[in-house]
Amino acid sequence: MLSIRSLSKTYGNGVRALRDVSLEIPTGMFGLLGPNGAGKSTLMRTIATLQDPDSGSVMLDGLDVLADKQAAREQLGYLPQEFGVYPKETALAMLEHFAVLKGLVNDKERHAVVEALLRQVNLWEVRHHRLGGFSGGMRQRFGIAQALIGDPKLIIVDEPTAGLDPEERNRFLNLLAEIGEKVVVILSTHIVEDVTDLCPRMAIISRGEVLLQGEPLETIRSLDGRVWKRTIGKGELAEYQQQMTVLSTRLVGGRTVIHVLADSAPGEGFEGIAPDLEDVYFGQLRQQAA
Ligand SMILES: Nc1ncnc2c1ncn2[C@@H]1O[C@H](COP(=O)(O)OP(=O)(O)OP(=O)(O)O)[C@@H](O)[C@H]1O
Repeated sequence: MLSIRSLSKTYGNGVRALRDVSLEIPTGMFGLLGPNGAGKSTLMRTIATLQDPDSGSVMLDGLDVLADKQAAREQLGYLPQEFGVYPKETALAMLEHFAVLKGLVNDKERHAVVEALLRQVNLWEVRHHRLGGFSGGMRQRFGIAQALIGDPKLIIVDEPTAGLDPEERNRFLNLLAEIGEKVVVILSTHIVEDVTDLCPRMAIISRGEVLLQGEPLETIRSLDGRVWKRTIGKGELAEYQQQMTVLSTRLVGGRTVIHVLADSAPGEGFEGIAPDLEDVYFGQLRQQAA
């Protein structure tokens, strides 16, 4: 269990990236959902002991992460948003290198771990290929392999699916789901479907604040009977936005479809629909902006 208490961080330029952030994160996949600039990476880097907050604490199963960074690092796997690799190295050589850095100095033991990991992420067949030739999805799976070295209790994955095609994304999420059965995995993302598909628990964060945390299905249920849909004409959006709580607008076949939050039908032509996590997400962001 990871317990985050009252983390705050203001950067030198005055940006308040974290405001009194508290989260309880049990074993399993935990989705941290928020728009660009919400503070997700700041939070991930803080938990990963790469930067200090101004105040607050992070406890991992009784270990004070911020006070005992070295011990925390031994239990931690991190896939950062920008994961650089040496393009001319092969997957095998690079992972061996990471494993040495993680302290696996016994050759035989290390070779066995590296092989098992490359098999787990389905890159064993291409282990002699250079990383520079890997697709985005392959690179992310390689990133997960290096994060898994040393059997970490906590794995932090920062926006891993951006830029992956649907098949690669699926493959990657399946891999994370398998890992999430045994350890704490924090998945930071601005893609709502990543959380819907994968995470039994989640939090929504925006402008450095936690707006909501809980089970996605439960939060969706709280909107039952309150989300309405309508296709509107070009140029009508501003009017609807003035009169109603418009949660989201989507283009469907070139036409604008809006979702509106209201306790009863907000007007003619509206159809009640089953809410989804995107409605919860946009609803929370709207509420914060209001
Ligand atoms: N080193 C820094 N110095 C100053 N401001 C920063 C720094 N790092 C991040 N910020 C600012 O802090 C806020 C939170 O950024 P952060 O990268 O944590 O958000 P994010 O949710 O990860 O967003 P993104 O998805 O765009 O990476 C943003 O306004 C960002 O511009």
